[in-house]
Amino acid sequence: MDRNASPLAQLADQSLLRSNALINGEWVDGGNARFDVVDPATGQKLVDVANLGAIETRKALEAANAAWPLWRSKTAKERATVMMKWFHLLHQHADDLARIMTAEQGKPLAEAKGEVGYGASFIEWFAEEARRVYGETVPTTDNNKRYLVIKQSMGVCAAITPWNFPIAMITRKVAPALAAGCPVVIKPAEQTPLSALAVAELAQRAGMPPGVLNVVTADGRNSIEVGKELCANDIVRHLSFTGSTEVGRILAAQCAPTIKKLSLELGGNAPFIVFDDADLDSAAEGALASKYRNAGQTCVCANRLYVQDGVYEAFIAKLTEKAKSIKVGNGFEPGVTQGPLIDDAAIAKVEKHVADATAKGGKVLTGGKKIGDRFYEPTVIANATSDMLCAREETFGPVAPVFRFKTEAEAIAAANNTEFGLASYFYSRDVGRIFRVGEALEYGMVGINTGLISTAEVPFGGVKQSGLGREGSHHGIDDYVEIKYLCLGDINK
Ligand SMILES: NC(=O)c1ccc[n+]([C@@H]2O[C@H](COP(=O)([O-])OP(=O)(O)OC[C@H]3O[C@@H](n4cnc5c(N)ncnc54)[C@H](O)[C@@H]3O)[C@@H](O)[C@H]2O)c1
Ligand SMILES: O=C[C@H](O)CS(=O)(=O)O
Repeated sequence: MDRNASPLAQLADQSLLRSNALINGEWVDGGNARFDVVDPATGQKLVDVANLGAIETRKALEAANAAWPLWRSKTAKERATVMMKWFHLLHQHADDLARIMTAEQGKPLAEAKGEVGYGASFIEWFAEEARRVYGETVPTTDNNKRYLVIKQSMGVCAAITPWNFPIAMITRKVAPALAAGCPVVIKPAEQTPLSALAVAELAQRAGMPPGVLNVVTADGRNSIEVGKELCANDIVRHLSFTGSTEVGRILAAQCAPTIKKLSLELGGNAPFIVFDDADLDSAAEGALASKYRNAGQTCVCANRLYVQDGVYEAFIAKLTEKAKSIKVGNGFEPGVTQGPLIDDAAIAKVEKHVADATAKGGKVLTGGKKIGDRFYEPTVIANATSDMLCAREETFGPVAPVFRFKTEAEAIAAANNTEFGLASYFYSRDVGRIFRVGEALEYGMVGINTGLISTAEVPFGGVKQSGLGREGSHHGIDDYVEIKYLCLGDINK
């Protein structure tokens, strides 16, 4: 392939383009086993990457376990110092990291650069949190004893991550683990390993000791084998997964025999409710941001829009106008605000949802067709009903089905009628309604008069079948430490 045709030929620092796995501080090529990484906008091969399996995964786990004593013995400030060097390196190389991300994931360059900053923010946040992992003294009930509670590094952590946020979904797991003194083995998505390897290269430059941060790259088939090793190996004390609920179930079951701590960030089906007392311009802006970010390929995207009868026509007109303003194209083209979907299967799922909706009475107001092989028009569908696939399944594409409702109770019931419970949104200017609806929605996160809720400072996560645990916030480090109780006797001897 003519590399000069590759978007990666323009990297300022070509040494960020790593294609081998990282184990114990060494770049491992995995022998002849390689898999291709392609540009989703063009289908062109970018580079081939080491395709590792269970044997190399075991080596990575053993290296991480061997590195654990030294890493956990460092003071929190010493770990934070390495992490902050890493944080600054991500920012120094943000343009290259964004270029790598757009090349392998497709999101527009500006959006990719935004993700670099978002991903780096978790490193900064948990470098700070490392120094606030406090213990306790407990008032004794026996004057000859003293009760102490300390928190210690949990051990080797494994992280399996998705393609839609190739940097942020890694740092949101790896940063709290490293801050707590836990070495990590990362298995990035087969679609986007280059971003993971680039941030790993920068971690090396920041002084991360060998074995503390490892990246095992594998294609879809080998990922299953790598995952089985990560789940079955007793060295792993915490498995953190972000991806589909279906795979989350598989991994949780595979981890059961070795009783690991589990963090699961899974699928969503976010309702976006517009009440008749909403600021409709703000609601339409929020719907645009929530629905079409990353071409609708985010776990917190509005998946179902519920609009109260009295404002239905006015809102859907505003949303349709905004959806028409989206510029679809290659993420490297100036002004493009929506890139390709990740692969053919993603396109097929979106087409299936749109066809199903229109067959059941939905009316396409804008969009509704794919563009070329892997782009899809920003779409708004009116007259959506609960029997449609898009009401029950995560579309994971740029399609906004808009449902009608009459009463607050009806909207809450419809919004909660799903096995998912990750993000939800509603617009209202009535303070009583804000408390009633905010408390009634069965979700881990509720955006009120906003469509963008994610930041490192808050607990990100879901309820029901959207997952277990929280990432980010001061809660995010809790799952990477073990609480230990020390009972000190013979005080008066
Ligand atoms: N809750 C969140 O924070 C969050 C964030 C991003 C994506 N997601 C969800 O992820 C899904 C889309 O991402 P995806 O397509 O990459 O998900 P996916 O579940 O197909 O894959 C996620 C990761 O798991 C790996 N994997 C797949 N099957 C595996 C197996 N049997 N054993 C071990 N590893 C396996 C993949 O290689 C990839 O690295 C959507 O459902 C989305 O909602 C959730
Ligand atoms: O897709 C999942 C991500 O967690 C979305 S966000 O960038 O954290 O909002």
